[in-house]
Amino acid sequence: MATDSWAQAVDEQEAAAESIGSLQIRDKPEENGTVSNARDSNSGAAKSETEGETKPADEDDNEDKAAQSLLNKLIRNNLVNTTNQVEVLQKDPNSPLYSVKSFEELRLKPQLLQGVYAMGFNRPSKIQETALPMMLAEPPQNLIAQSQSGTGKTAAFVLAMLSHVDPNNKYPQCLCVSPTYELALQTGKVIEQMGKYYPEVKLVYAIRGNKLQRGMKLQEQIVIGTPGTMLDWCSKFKFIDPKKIRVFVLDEADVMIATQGHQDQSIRIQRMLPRNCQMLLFSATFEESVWNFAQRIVPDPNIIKLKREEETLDTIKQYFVLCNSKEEKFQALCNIYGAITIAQAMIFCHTRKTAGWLAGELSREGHQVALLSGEMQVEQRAAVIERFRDGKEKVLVTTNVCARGIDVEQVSVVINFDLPVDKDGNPDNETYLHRIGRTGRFGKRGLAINMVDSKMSMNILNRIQEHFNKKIERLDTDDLDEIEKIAN
Ligand SMILES: Nc1ncnc2c1ncn2[C@@H]1O[C@H](COP(=O)(O)OP(=O)(O)OP(=O)(O)O)[C@@H](O)[C@H]1O
Repeated sequence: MATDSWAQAVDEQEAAAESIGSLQIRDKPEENGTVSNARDSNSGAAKSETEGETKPADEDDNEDKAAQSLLNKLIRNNLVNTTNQVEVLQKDPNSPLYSVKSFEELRLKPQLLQGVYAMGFNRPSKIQETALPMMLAEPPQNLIAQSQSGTGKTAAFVLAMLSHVDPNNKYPQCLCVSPTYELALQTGKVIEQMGKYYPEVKLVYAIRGNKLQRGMKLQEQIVIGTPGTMLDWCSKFKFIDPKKIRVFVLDEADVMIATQGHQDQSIRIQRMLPRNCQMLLFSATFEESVWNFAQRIVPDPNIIKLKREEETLDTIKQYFVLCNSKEEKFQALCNIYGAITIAQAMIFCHTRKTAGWLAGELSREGHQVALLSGEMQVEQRAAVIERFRDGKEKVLVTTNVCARGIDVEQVSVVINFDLPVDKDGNPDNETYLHRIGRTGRFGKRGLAINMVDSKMSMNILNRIQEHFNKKIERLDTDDLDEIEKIAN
């Protein structure tokens, strides 16, 4: 890219992103034969069913949550490593607690075991070890499970749904509710993959845009969709007989409750289901509001929690550079690049404008730059991250908002071109830890450099130091010898 113009590079990136984006989403529903016009909007951003109504003030945040979740799903291709133990709270503490170390122990239908292995799963993940035996037990048990994104929850409940349906019965037996259309499609894909050798089981998407003829009865055994449409299909249109449902799954409860109306709709669906229907609820986080909702959806639950791996600053060398303007910050960055070899770096800016400007400047200097920008659709962002992960670009410039919550694997250097602050201009310590944490993973030493360009940002930096009780050393970027030392 050194010789190409920046504009051309961006065009290329976006073109690649678009083609990948369309691969991810389009066409898939039609394969099931039941969905038409599923994509009723040209935006790939995660949308909620309350769309079109007056947007509440925090709507952006809610869309953000769903978009983040989708982005993480799109860029993830394997399990998140975790060594934390699961915490289990059983409904009946006297009943023995089973956990399995292999999929064979679960006595799955051979077609499903074949599907599991075809997906490349060799053994159950940490949460699956305990959750699967509980979900597959007879009589079925209710479960509330919480673990961070990427730990194998979706795969677990998909396996449970596929195990519980009877393909000879041509009516819906499992309902799975997701917060957005795009998230529902992602889960649908997992059902298709895992059920590849079990084609008698059919799936249908209860999403806006999938218009069915009045009076018809669904024949598919699994229905996956968003709460509003699912509720309409159960009550108003009666496409589904809720009394015949044996498994009810509520996925991404934390994202779900962030969207107005979803909570009520989900509860209304739940009330129509038979008493002996198995209720399963999954969430990446477990704040009070999620917990209250979970208890209303899942009576007499077993509870499984997997704590998040603690991020620490112990293995990360932190520095700050004192500058007077963004141009000086850019020069300092060039000096750092001139003095040490940086395999891959992530650079965080406060605004889209700064991010765009910086990406342009870096590109002019001959760097291979990827830019994550707020106006990009989720699929495009996923494609940019994937290119960066594949090493096609060595520098990823991004804004706060874009990078919030995403899990990009290890990078060697993190640069805060602007320090993270919250809405009120206070230091955002959590974001700082999360950003920096990307560099010091798995015992390797990481490097983090903070750019300070005003009294205010110096104050933010001092408060971050105090918060973590960790000294951030000053780095003189005019002194090449000094910069070289930080790399050792
Ligand atoms: N037992 C397993 N062995 C290997 N890979 C697995 C296993 N279970 C799941 N995976 C893979 O790990 C990734 C994360 O799994 P999954 O999507 O089920 O996690 P999740 O907790 O539901 O996360 P999210 O909510 O972000 O989707 C997926 O790529 C999935 O295919």
